[in-house]
Amino acid sequence: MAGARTLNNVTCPTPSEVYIIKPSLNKGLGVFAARTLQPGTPIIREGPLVTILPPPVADGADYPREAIMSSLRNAFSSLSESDQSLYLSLYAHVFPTEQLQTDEDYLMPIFRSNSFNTGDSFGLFPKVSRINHSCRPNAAYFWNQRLGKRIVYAAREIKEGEEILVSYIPLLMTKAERAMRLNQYGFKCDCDACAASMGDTVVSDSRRAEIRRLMESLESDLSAEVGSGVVAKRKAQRLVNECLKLVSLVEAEQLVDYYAQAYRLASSSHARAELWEQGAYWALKSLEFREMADEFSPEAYEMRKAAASFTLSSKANLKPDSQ
Ligand SMILES: C[S@@+](CC[C@H](N)C(=O)[O-])C[C@H]1O[C@@H](n2cnc3c(N)ncnc32)[C@H](O)[C@@H]1O
Repeated sequence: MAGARTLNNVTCPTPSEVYIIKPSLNKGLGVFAARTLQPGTPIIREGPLVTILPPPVADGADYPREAIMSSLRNAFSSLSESDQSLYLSLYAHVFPTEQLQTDEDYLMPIFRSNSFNTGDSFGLFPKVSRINHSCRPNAAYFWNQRLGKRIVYAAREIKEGEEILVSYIPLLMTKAERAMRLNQYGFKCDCDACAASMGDTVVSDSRRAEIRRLMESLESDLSAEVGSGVVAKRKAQRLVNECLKLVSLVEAEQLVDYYAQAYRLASSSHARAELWEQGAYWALKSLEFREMADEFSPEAYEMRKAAASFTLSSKANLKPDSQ
């Protein structure tokens, strides 16, 4: 096990033409675009190096450290020597109270700093875990159960040389709330959103609060039964207006992780108001983002179905003389 941790400080060019791993200012290593990437470009598809099943835990209690350590020791010892070195080369956030001397002491901090949920278990993904955080990310990632891989893709255009950034936390929070969450990961975020001027921060905080409020109320309003009559029509129009406001706020704040949901709500509100053509338009916009993540996901299927059905309704509504 000895000596592998020095790898943490070296530049690691990869054979991939999509990205390169190299130092990022004040953030250790990071992942950078090796060429300009268009939205939807897959960046990394990676299976876990190690997975462990979380031990049973009582509601609200901490995970039993010894049980996790034992799983980690077993998983680690079954790795090849080069995979053990790879594991030990990963970044570890160490608490001031932790005294780490041997490589084995690092197993837990490394796993804690880099692991992701993989459905029932937690996994370590050496490439994906080199990606740094931004509160205004340009890439998105998710666990694909079908492929057994973690997938990272460009959510907007990423220029050659630009750092690829994902979000580690939900983003509908103010800067101060995000800072508290990220403190648990042991760093102070200096992304575009967090390094903005006081005036821009006030604007961004209020936009995120409004996006959150609108998403919660629209999810509930749009799942309620459709009524009939003048009141229902007026409500449908109000929901359309609120969804359009939501879309413009999410886009202004460039919160790519929330585009698909905002477009889905816009589609559903337009359909409720029987504005079928616009309903299909927003369903297709949502589908674009769902397909980037996983073209076979239930969410992608739902949007494909909605787009087809709203397009049919829109055609059925056309009177012969308007064709
Ligand atoms: C999962 S690792 C990411 C890769 C890491 N930079 C490395 O060298 O392997 C997470 C750690 O990277 C650093 N980091 C990630 N995003 C950051 C950001 N926006 N600002 C400062 N540090 C960041 C923090 O030290 C954090 O605990």
